[in-house]
Amino acid sequence: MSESGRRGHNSSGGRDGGGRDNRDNRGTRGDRSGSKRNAQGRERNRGPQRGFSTNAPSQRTRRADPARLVAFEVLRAVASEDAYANLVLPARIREHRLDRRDAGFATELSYGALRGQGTYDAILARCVDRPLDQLDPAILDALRIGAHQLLSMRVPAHAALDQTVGLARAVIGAGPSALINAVLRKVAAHSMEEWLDLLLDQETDATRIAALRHSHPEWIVRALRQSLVNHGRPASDIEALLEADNAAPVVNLVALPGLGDLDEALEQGATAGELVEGSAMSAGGDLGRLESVRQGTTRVQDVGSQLVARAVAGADVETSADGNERWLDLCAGPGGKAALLAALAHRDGATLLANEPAPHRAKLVQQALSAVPSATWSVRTGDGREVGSEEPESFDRVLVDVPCSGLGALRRRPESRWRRSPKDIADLGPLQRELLASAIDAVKPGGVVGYVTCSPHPAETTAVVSDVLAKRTDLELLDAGDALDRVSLGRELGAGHELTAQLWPHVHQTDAMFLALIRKKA
Ligand SMILES: C[S@@+](CC[C@H](N)C(=O)[O-])C[C@H]1O[C@@H](n2cnc3c(N)ncnc32)[C@H](O)[C@@H]1O
Repeated sequence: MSESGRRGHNSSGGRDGGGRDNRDNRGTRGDRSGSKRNAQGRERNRGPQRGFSTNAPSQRTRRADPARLVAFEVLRAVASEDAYANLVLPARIREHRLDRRDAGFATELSYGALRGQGTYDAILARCVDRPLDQLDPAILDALRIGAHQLLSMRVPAHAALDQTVGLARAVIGAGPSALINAVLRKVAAHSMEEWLDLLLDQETDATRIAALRHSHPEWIVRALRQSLVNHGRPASDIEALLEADNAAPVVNLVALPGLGDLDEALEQGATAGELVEGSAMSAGGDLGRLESVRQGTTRVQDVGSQLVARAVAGADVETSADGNERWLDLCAGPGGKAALLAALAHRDGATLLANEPAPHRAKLVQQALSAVPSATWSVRTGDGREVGSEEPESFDRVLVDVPCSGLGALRRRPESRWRRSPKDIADLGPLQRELLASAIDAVKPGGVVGYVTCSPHPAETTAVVSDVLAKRTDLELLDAGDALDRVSLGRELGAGHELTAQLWPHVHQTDAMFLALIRKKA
């Protein structure tokens, strides 16, 4: 695991709390003599030197610390209800009325335990006398929470142990808590680096090493390495990319052009974004308190999404001048890019049709667009594959941000790497091709289609584009890397490769968004 597992988050995913359990002024590793630092100057866990509580078990904590309880509930909901951590966590934080510091701690603990699950399970398997799948799943989740505190957070070992055992005693039972106590003591006997050395002792396979070290499934390590090479980056970037997947993503804001501003956010400590106009990096905290966020004129949005939406809005079209431009967002839910596109359309005198088949997501699109004057946009609830035949050659610009594996946004969805499988990618291929074909049918001659995924996987990106292009003679690729540079704040992003473009978390600090710009010849 990288140091990133130690970074804090706040309830909105921002950095806060620092992953340090100093909520009771408890010491940190830095306070202990002889602490050792890794190559980056960060302290490494010194497992064997730790002191544990000298209290008798009967005197130890019997109550569940609310922040740890929230993390435990999040892991339980993810495992047993197929829940998404980023949706469950804010609700649990509100329910348990955690203050900002505890919310940061609960976020770091739940996200870190979920991301690190692959590595922690390999360690736990060495400390438990039976296969992990024979453990009660609640016990396994408590062990993962304990392991994350002991191995990747700056929580004193005695606090990690006592509090996790107290949580287990309160919510699972006295018997399991004794097992958890015994297992976590074994975990605490080594630091993370020592555990990795033990686990990887005889291992020579580079993929297995990277998978264990950075807690990713092996197939994803292989897929991401192949993606890097496919998009013109060296395979050796893989370590940095996997590390970036384990880091808490910065929360970015966008001020809808002409409608919102960032003044309030900047006053509250946000910093102006360096990659794209009208963006800022949040300072954390409850963004819902900002008036502009409440009004929807300032929104939380990854910078990669902002860049690709702006690139589509700014691409050179050669459609015949027959009045105001019509824009289409074919896969709009939940409406992030649609809101930015609608604001840009409003500024440019264009209109936007936002399409989304899932009714509850179409409602979210409606809400996202409500900050933009309603004459600019409309929402269609239906299958995007039908729009091309229903409204052929009708739009000047089309964004088709297809359903994808999300391999480019693993840092935002801590559990998703364990849920995805190669089959998902194969299954999505036909839909992605049909949606792109429909987008191309819907665009006017001279108009531009922006094909976007939040996955860098070749099967979802370049293979889809080249298959669809191979079937027609009236299409040409525009230089998407150049288009991104033109909407970035004077910086060469270096995202382009053979006319398509790929952003990366470890290079651009964005989600790994892919963009191809396809023009239908006039
Ligand atoms: C990657 S998300 C789009 C994200 C969105 N552009 C944003 O920025 O918020 C893909 C969307 O495509 C929708 N979708 C799934 N099947 C579709 C179809 N047949 N036609 C159109 N959209 C579809 C999904 O419901 C999902 O909302």
